[in-house]
Amino acid sequence: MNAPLALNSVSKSFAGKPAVTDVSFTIEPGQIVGFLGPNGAGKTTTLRMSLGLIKPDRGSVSLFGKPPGDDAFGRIGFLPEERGLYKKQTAREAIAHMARLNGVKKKPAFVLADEMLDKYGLGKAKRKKNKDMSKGMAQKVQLLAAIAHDPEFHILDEPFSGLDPVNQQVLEGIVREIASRGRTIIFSTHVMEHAERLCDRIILMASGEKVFDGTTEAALANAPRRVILASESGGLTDLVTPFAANIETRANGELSLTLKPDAQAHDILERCVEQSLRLSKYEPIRATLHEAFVALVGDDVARQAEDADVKTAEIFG
Ligand SMILES: Nc1ncnc2c1ncn2[C@@H]1O[C@H](COP(=O)(O)OP(=O)(O)OP(=O)(O)O)[C@@H](O)[C@H]1O
Repeated sequence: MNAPLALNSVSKSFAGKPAVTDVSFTIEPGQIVGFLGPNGAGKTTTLRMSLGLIKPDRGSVSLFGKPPGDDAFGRIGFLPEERGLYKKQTAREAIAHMARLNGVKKKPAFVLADEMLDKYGLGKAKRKKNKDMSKGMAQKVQLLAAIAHDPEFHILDEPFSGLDPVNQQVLEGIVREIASRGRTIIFSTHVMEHAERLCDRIILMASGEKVFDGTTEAALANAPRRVILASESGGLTDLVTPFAANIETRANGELSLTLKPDAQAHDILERCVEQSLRLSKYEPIRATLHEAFVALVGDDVARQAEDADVKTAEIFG
């Protein structure tokens, strides 16, 4: 079976400014892949090149083994970053319309639209016009429109952006449900937590380049490992210093210790037992993907990325 998507060294510049540089990856059937990176990292440009909506300056794209084109008709569901539904269409018309564009006949398209709206809790909104819907509702309808024809491969650009936490959870449920039917999914996001919860694999972009491609666990292995410790007796700092790359003392007296690469949190516990030092707190901290991202790209790039995110939040707040 041909891979749903393969990118081979694709690059794209806009007005001489690189947006994507030498990116390669292959998405295998049945994978659920998080395409991560801050605003401006090159995710949307890469997804547009994947679909053939824009041509790479260099490199090649293959969709189901062929260059993007008519051969992939009906096999892909695409949720673009720009949201938009025809204002006067109702929810069921919008979904049926997209399903028809993807090859479903008129009557079954409306049956499908009604079924999907019922299934995902929007049954009452079937005849509601898009102009009268809340932003979250319109976004869910647009997603259902993109996936109604039950494509093999889903390309979702920032599906979670602009949704409140409850609707984000609903959408995570939809993504899980699609994946449970063996479909292939790549979704972009700059919010790492969605990928942590949903993905087998993550591809991390920064400044137009792919900086990581692997499992979530492998990405997390790049993050600093920390342990929070406290003891009523003295001598804790001296005892843990050999295991620590860094120790911060918190205002409440607890130590936040970053482990050396070869040290393990349980080594500390064992040493404390050996030395009869009683711990009142021992809390290994699970690293976040954000920390892994900072470790992978370095502080400077991560800070630029955060600044870009803040600007976006200010603009689109
Ligand atoms: N059509 C375009 N014309 C000019 N510059 C563009 C165009 N599309 C993207 N860019 C630039 O390319 C870079 C990568 O943008 P892209 O939209 O691919 O990033 P992204 O990771 O999807 O971020 P976001 O989440 O903000 O969309 C940015 O610097 C952006 O300004």
